[in-house]
Amino acid sequence: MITIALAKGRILVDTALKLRLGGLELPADVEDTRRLVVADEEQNIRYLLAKPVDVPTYVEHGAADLGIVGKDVLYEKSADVYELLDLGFGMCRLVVAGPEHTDLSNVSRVATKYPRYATEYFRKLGKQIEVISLQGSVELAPLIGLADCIVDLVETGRTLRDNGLVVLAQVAEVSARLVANRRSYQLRSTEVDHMVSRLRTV
Ligand SMILES: Nc1ncnc2c1ncn2[C@@H]1O[C@H](COP(=O)(O)OP(=O)(O)OP(=O)(O)O)[C@@H](O)[C@H]1O
Ligand SMILES: O=P(O)(O)OC[C@H]1O[C@H](OP(=O)(O)OP(=O)(O)O)[C@H](O)[C@@H]1O
Repeated sequence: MITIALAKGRILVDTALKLRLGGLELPADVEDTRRLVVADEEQNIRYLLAKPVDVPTYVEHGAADLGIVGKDVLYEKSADVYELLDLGFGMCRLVVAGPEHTDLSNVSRVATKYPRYATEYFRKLGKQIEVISLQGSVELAPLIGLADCIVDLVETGRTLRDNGLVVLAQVAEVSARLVANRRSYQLRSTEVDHMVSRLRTV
């Protein structure tokens, strides 16, 4: 049996679609069940429904052989896993955003859910910043003077627009990735390769 950790939430519907298009028989209720482990007995696959930020942890520790999660989470967690495939959905951008005309060379406080990305981005610009760590609604921080700007995901741009903020710079492009545990990649290479080729052709 091979175990795959899937990120619950925003990317789960597209993840299930991709797996089904790849010929995998996911249980019909996978997108809205409260069960955290769902099995496909026929194909000998077990799916773990995990919080996105925890998917790299399950894979790194071998609790799952494979995982599907956004590149943003993967990079931020710097998990020791193999990244096998860009799955081509969950597309968005990680950006620096703030009030129009913000001068990035004058920024000192940056609000974000992504401290690693933010610190590294500004370090490359030669700037040391103070990270204000938030868990959501990050756009609020520059509006009320908690931070000079934010590092956050943008998809349609609506959240920025509705809050009078603009993209100041792009940090990274984000999409869902297939990752593998390092040992599983070696010891279960037939099953892993099979999964990669199923998902690659979709
Ligand atoms: N517009 C978007 N905003 C946020 N994440 C997006 C967007 N588009 C795609 N994604 C992907 O979806 C993932 C976030 O999913 P989701 O919002 O369900 O997780 P979360 O932030 O952990 O949520 P929560 O904290 O509410 O459980 C991101 O890691 C990213 O890879
Ligand atoms: O460009 P848009 O299409 O507006 O999408 C971007 C917004 O979506 C995400 O927030 P989410 O809805 O996950 O809520 P959160 O702020 O609580 O993380 C992200 O953090 C942005 O705030």
